[in-house]
Amino acid sequence: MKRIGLLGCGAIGTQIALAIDTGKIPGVLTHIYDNSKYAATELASKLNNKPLIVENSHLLSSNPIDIIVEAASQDAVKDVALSVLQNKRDLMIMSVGALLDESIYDVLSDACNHFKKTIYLPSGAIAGLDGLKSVKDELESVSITTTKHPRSLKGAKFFETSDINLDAIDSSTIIFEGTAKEAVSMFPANINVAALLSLCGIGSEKTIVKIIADPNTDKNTHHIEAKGKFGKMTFTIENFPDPNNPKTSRLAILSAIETLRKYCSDDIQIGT
Ligand SMILES: NC(=O)C1=CN([C@@H]2O[C@H](COP(=O)(O)OP(=O)(O)OC[C@H]3O[C@@H](n4cnc5c(N)ncnc54)[C@H](OP(=O)(O)O)[C@@H]3O)[C@@H](O)[C@H]2O)C=CC1
Ligand SMILES: O=C([O-])CC(=O)C(=O)O
Repeated sequence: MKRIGLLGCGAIGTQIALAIDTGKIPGVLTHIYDNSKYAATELASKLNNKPLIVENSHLLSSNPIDIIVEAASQDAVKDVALSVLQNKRDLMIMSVGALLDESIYDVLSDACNHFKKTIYLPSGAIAGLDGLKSVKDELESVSITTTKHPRSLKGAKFFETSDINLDAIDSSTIIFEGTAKEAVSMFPANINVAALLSLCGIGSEKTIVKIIADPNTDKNTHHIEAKGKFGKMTFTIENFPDPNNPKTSRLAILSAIETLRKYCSDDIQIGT
């Protein structure tokens, strides 16, 4: 059985750990870490098979583990990703925005090659990446419009320098339009999906992002349009937010669980 280490014990990390504990993912959760000792302890208390809570994130990969699952933050990826690969562990990343920094992407890609290890990026809160990958060389434009309730956008770095008051928004309002690169840096916990699209498609300087705050929605909706010589693809994903973290969609959690289940299983693999 694959041995799994978990970095981040919030909305996504908790559901992944429960999926391992109940046998949905055929692996063993051996070690966990979170900035918040309380979050790690709370999570461990919910599990029948108790993982060890380590004292810092680097101790996850120094233990005999097959894969580290990151479900924490872009900073966590920047801090530990290289050492995970150097310790010859695979890595699954949810905070994909961290990879839009080309120097980080290149270093990690080289390290995967050098240490013969793999980084897995689940499709997260969107669908359609299989098709996008296939038409990559024929793509001319890719855009994503994300609509969330204002409470799901709270705390983003964008609002430190913007006059927009989320509490005053009473109808659907465009709050950001720009490149995926800008979006991911301004909304690091909201638009990792734009990083996924960029990495699969035409890059973060050409992928266009619009973010809408809508006080009348109860969903996190992502509308994607991709055009090129192959034709046109559109995907609309209307996600229910996780009750513990409204920024994060239920689909992101299920996608992480499915990616890890596949990693831990010897099975028929479906899809691109
Ligand atoms: N790829 C995708 O489609 C999606 C990606 N995401 C991303 O996945 C990540 C996890 O999401 P989610 O579980 O909802 O987030 P949560 O905020 O619910 O949980 C994250 C946990 O990780 C902890 N944490 C943050 N930084 C670090 C660090 N450097 N080292 C250790 N622990 C850390 C947080 O603690 P504290 O709060 O104390 O910092 C918190 O307990 C986020 O970055 C999110 O943006 C989310 C949805 C979709
Ligand atoms: O879960 C979502 O809908 C999207 C999200 O937070 C992200 O991409 O970071």
